[in-house]
Amino acid sequence: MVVPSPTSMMRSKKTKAVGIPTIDLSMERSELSELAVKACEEYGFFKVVKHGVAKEVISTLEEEGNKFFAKSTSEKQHAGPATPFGYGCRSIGRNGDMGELEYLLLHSNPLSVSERSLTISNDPAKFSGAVNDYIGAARELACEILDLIAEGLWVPDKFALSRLIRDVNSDSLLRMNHYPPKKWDPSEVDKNNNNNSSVGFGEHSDPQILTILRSNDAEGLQICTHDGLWIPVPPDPNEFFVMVGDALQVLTNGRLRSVRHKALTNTRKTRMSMMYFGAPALDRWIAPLPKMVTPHNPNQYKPFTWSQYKQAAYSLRLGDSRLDLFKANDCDLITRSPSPSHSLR
Ligand SMILES: C=C1C[C@]23C[C@@]1(O)CC[C@H]2[C@@]12CC[C@H](O)[C@@](C)(C(=O)O1)[C@H]2[C@@H]3C(=O)O
Ligand SMILES: O=C(O)CCC(=O)C(=O)O
Ligand SMILES: [Fe+2]
Repeated sequence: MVVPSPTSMMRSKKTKAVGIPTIDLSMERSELSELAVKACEEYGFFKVVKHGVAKEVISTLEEEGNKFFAKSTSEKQHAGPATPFGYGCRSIGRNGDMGELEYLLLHSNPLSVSERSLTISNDPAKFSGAVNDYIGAARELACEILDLIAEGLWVPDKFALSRLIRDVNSDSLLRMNHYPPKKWDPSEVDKNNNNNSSVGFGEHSDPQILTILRSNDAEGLQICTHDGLWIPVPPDPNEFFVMVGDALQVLTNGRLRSVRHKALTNTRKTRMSMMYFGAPALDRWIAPLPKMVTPHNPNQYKPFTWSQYKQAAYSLRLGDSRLDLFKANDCDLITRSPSPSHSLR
């Protein structure tokens, strides 16, 4: 399953040469569910190939994204500021985080997409069509992966996870990040002769359940292993990368851990990435699935609604460990299922 790739073999002082787990979705189901759980346990991250998403769905959104980011600054600003939705440039969130990027952040609700499209595109129907098609395909992929994970964890209700993001009131998001190439600055070349890439999007974990990421062929994404080493992820425009988010960590009572990641800028190419963040509805209670709570692994988290978790995320900085706020106290660490009002169907 772990396939080393030539690009990932380039070492620098702080990164490790390691392969990225890769899962071929055309494989046999029982094998797939085991591999998906293993990759999520070991890395909280994997690449999916043979995913079945039509190339046209990806390329159409990519074209729409390129058209938008090619506009003049003042035109793009009609779609901003991102509070949190709309066009943003450099500023990330509300608490002073900055990155070397510009972006579009959209809610996945089709009504919200069509309203936003009016300020984003000269052909709003085309733009919203491209976004809705992409969101639909990314959601299907995320649901398929969540069903595999539920199966691999022997959760009795195998749709318990995917149901959360299939909800019509799901708070899932779509983000398009655009990182212009960083100008060459010889003074920034360090003594190991590493190039002058800098942080495009700082280290963090995604708060949601599952992230489906796709980028063009520009490098930049790095993930952090459980032992604190950073691994560069070679880009692959035809495939998707899957990341475990904080909410899935809670739902699995810490068995799957959300992956910390970041994006560096690139000296040569413009990077454009598209992320679908699969999230529950705002009023949904999030707590470990009963199957994941055992005498060996008592309930690790206090129940919270997705809205409460988002509020906590937005009150903190990008890199903060917001899950710490929801850790069960020692006296809560008893083996029990969540109370009925908090339990997931
Ligand atoms: C600094 C922040 C930006 C962010 C909200 C937050 O306060 C902390 C989490 C950030 C993050 C990371 C993943 C996604 O890109 C994002 C949209 C999300 O849901 O959480 C961003 C938020 C954002 O950029 O608005
Ligand atoms: O742009 C990327 O490759 C990663 C961005 C990211 O992690 C995010 O937007 O949450
Ligand atoms: Fe992220």
